[in-house]
Amino acid sequence: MSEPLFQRVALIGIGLIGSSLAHNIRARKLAGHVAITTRRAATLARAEALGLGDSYHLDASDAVRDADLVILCVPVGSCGAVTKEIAGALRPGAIVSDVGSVKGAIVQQMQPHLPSHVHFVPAHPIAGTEQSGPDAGFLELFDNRWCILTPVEGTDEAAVAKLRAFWEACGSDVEIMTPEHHDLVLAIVSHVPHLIAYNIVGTAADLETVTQSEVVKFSASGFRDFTRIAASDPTMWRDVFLTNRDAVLEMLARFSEDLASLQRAIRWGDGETLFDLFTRTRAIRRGVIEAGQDTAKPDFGRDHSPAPSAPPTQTPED
Ligand SMILES: NC(=O)C1=CN([C@@H]2O[C@H](COP(=O)(O)OP(=O)(O)OC[C@H]3O[C@@H](n4cnc5c(N)ncnc54)[C@H](O)[C@@H]3O)[C@@H](O)[C@H]2O)C=CC1
Ligand SMILES: O=C(O)C(=O)Cc1ccc(O)cc1
Repeated sequence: MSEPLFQRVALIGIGLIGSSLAHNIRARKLAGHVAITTRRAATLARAEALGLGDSYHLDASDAVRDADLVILCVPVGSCGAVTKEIAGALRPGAIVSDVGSVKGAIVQQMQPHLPSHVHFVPAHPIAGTEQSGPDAGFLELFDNRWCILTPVEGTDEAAVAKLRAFWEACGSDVEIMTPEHHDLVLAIVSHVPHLIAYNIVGTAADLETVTQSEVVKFSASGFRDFTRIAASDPTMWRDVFLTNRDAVLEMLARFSEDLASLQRAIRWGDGETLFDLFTRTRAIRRGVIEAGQDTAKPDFGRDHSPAPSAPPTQTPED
């Protein structure tokens, strides 16, 4: 039998992403030992009841001691404090990584606390759901999803290659980019869409002339999808918007301009402008499906969109 990739992996935070990683590490035998630590005793007890690890620690330093891979799976805004707490216990040569949805802030918050004898390789799996907590994780979460690594210049290449091998073993395709570029891309494909969902569901909830039960009763699939996204974890998403402020504001400014021009087209009965945009956007949807990046997989049991093999000449909404 071949050796596992790592001897001891420490997972800090055991919510959706941490527990999905635990399932992967165990099922695919990626480590000899999985040490789990989280802030709250009740969450740790739940992780233990689910059998997610080999050892369970309320003190994060105990979990990371002797670990050759440490992954922070906590909200972005907590990563700096957690790194400061564990820094003194990190073993020389350890790879320290994270899964945060924002990367520039992660580098800024974590790097100053890290000793020079560890390898810091930030990571972001572009895979998730609106659920949180240790019960939410599942083995297939990262299958055929992207995982973006954002090592800073000068990072040990062997460490990057080893973390790449880890994510590939979890089923992901890996791409490397700078933290700054990551944050711009994610602002438009993930962060602004979540903000729009939070906003539209909030707007519907505040309407005086339409009751909340009517919103629930008559929500067509478009609104239903927004309600799923707007059910995502408030702490996690607060931190995303506070830490990716500049990129989100830049993309929101462009979004608002484009929205204003649609508003104008509707006001002036300019059907051509509407039709042209809707034709261009339909082509993008086909590209997403052909690339196999339709995250709304029926096997997640939350959505009934057709699988990526849908016929390319018809959008699923046709
Ligand atoms: N939810 C999603 O769809 C995705 C989330 N991410 C990123 O993954 C990270 C974790 O997100 P989820 O697993 O969804 O969150 P979650 O809310 O399911 O789990 C977070 C875990 O961290 C623990 N925690 C929070 N603050 C802590 C602290 N200061 N010290 C120790 N433990 C602490 C919580 O008790 C919980 O166990 C976030 O940075 C998020 O941006 C990345 C990709 C997808
Ligand atoms: O549930 C969804 O639709 C998501 O968009 C999941 C998600 C949330 C945050 C990320 O940083 C990456 C993926």
